[in-house]
Amino acid sequence: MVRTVAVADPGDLLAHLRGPASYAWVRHGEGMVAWGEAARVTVPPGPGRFAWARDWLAQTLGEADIDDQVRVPGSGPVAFGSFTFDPASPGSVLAVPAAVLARRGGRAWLTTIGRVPATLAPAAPQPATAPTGPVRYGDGSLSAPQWQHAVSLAVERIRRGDLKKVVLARDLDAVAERPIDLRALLSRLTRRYPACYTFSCAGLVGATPELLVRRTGEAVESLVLAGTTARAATPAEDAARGTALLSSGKDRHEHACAVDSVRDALAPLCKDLTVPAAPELLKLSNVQHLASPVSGRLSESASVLDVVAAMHPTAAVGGTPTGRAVELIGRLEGMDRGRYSGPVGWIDARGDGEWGIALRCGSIEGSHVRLFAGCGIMADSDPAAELAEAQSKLRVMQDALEGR
Ligand SMILES: C=C(O[C@@H]1C=C(C(=O)O)C=C[C@H]1O)C(=O)O
Repeated sequence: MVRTVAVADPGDLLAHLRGPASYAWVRHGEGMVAWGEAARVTVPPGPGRFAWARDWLAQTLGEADIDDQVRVPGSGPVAFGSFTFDPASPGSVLAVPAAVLARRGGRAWLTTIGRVPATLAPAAPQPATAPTGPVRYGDGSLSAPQWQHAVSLAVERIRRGDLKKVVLARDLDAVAERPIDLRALLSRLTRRYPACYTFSCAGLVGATPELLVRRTGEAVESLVLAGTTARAATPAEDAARGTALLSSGKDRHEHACAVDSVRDALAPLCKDLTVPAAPELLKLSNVQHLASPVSGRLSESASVLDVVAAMHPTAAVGGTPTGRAVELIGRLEGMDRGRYSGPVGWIDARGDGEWGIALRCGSIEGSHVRLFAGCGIMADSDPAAELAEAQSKLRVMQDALEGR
């Protein structure tokens, strides 16, 4: 039995998380947190994995007896999911939590499955600053100089005309002195990055600024990001950096590749699609990005997972053209990205949902975390500047792990 009831404003959503299986999708204090597992499945690798996931969900939820008193996107049963970047890699997960607490637009609701009581027990108190121990870091598959060398090889390939853009990522191993306190980590991410989607799904945790797709009925929205510069210490310098980013030929071209990939993926599914003529600036506390909000209306009914299947991987995380870029990523990065840069989000029984691209994130196992960050490489990329950019993206998780 699945039951959704309206509840009074729960305050801080994250403060309600409990238990080892904790799921979250929170932005500007809205979204959902969830705990427990009524069902969970490892999605088999392969090109049809999104369709497989959609069908598994239809079957799993199709058998449920649903009493939904709220009836909005995200009410009723919900599944959280996280997919690997590479369709051939194992580790994609879909889970239906036993309890989901959500808030959007002044309404809050609680969904429970099975024997979990359909009332909200008082949240367990959370220490204001959960203590963290020191964190030790080690290189992942490539050291910083090796990664810079990989960037220069990619630049050569692009200059030869083999491809236009490739996104190269690196990983970093972090070991904390104590097991990671997930709730405290998520709280720090939401505090520092309120405009990002702070997510937690089966051990993958982060705060991504990039919305792959939100589907609400026939409406779809996406926020395309590509092109990055650092924040500066003074407002004047910061504004100057932003202006320089907006007028940088290299970054505008890099951004256009990402926008084109989203347009090409969405156009066949949509009866109308609005793509801004020029990007705007998105300022986060670590970096500023070029951003293009894209919106459209689906021409035929398609679940959010069908739209995700058509979009992934966009050129924000793969490159242009996609096939050549993905092949070069496999050759130069020397690692399996796992679920980093794959789709992460939630879907309800109507097929509505929100999926981000899993950036600024880490994969947690006990006190070990594997962190990732990448950058779009173009013909005129400077390897040292790309390394600095990757490092400022890694800082998101490093700061949260270290208690900042
Ligand atoms: C690949 C990442 O970010 C992507 C790459 C960007 C860039 O190169 O400018 C900007 C935003 C993201 O689309 C990452 O954060 O790991």
